[in-house]
Amino acid sequence: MAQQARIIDGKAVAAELRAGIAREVAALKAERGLVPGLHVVLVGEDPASKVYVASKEKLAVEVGMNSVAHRLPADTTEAQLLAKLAELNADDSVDGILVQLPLPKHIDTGRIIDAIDPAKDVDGLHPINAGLLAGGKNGLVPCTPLGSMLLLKQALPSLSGLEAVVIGRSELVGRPVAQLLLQADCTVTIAHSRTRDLPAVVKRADIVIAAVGRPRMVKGDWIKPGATVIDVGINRLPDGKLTGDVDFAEAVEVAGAITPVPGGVGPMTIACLLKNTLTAFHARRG
Ligand SMILES: Nc1nc(=O)c2c([nH]1)NC[C@@H]1CN(c3ccc(C(=O)N[C@@H](CCC(=O)O)C(=O)O)cc3)C=[N+]21
Repeated sequence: MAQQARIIDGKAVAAELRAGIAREVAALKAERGLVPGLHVVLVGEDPASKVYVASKEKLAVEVGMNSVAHRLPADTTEAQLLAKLAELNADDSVDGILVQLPLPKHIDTGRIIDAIDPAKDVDGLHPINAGLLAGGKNGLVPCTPLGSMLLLKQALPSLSGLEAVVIGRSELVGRPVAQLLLQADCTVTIAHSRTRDLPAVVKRADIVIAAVGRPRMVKGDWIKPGATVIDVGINRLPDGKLTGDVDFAEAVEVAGAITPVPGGVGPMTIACLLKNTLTAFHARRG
């Protein structure tokens, strides 16, 4: 039997990334008396969202940023949320704005994202940032795709010419990660729910990015031996355990390197949010 895959330690890579950010934040404070500000807006009481926002807040404080969570009631109107964003857009001390998704159904998510100043859009979801990314000229890049690429580079020194298959075409992950892979000179395929013979498509890939949100959908025998597998899925099973979109137990026997869930892409997403806040700080305030 072939050797087991190398397990890419997202938790460790994320901790290292945050340590570098903390050093930069400390230097900014010492040299210029300035503190980057990250503002997270949470509407309503979704329990998972509350946990994520608390975690973002804690890690932003840990790197020395000014971290503010705006917790708004579930019946907040679209107009009230737009007013909050206008206030944050106008405040020079606010470097990053993130509106936690999903929003309650009575609020039009697209209209809210459009209202965030693209220069403060640390989620990288504003159409201006998505458009820049599609043109190969990066503004602020979505956190999960950015974190996935950093993990990929841990496993592979050069991506040039490799076959990459992205499973999933979401605005949040699939599309932007495909753009980043293209920028890295991969040959990129975006597969989705209508793709014919998905296992055969995945089997071609030197790099598999699984971002579908279906627990353990990608089987071990879909993976080309030695391939690098980045599992973006974070699915909560009925027993409360987290699992990815890849059947890890099977895939680890075939892949060359693989990210676990938890401890893979998830921690990188938050670290990249902090990285984007620093990027936004420098782009706006020099
Ligand atoms: N505007 C917006 N931007 C987001 O980036 C965003 C969002 N809304 N809404 C929800 C999703 C989800 N998300 C996660 C981030 C980190 C972990 C993470 O660190 N997970 C840990 C496990 C945490 C646990 O045990 O529950 C891990 O994978 O190791 C998970 C999920 C960001 N999201």
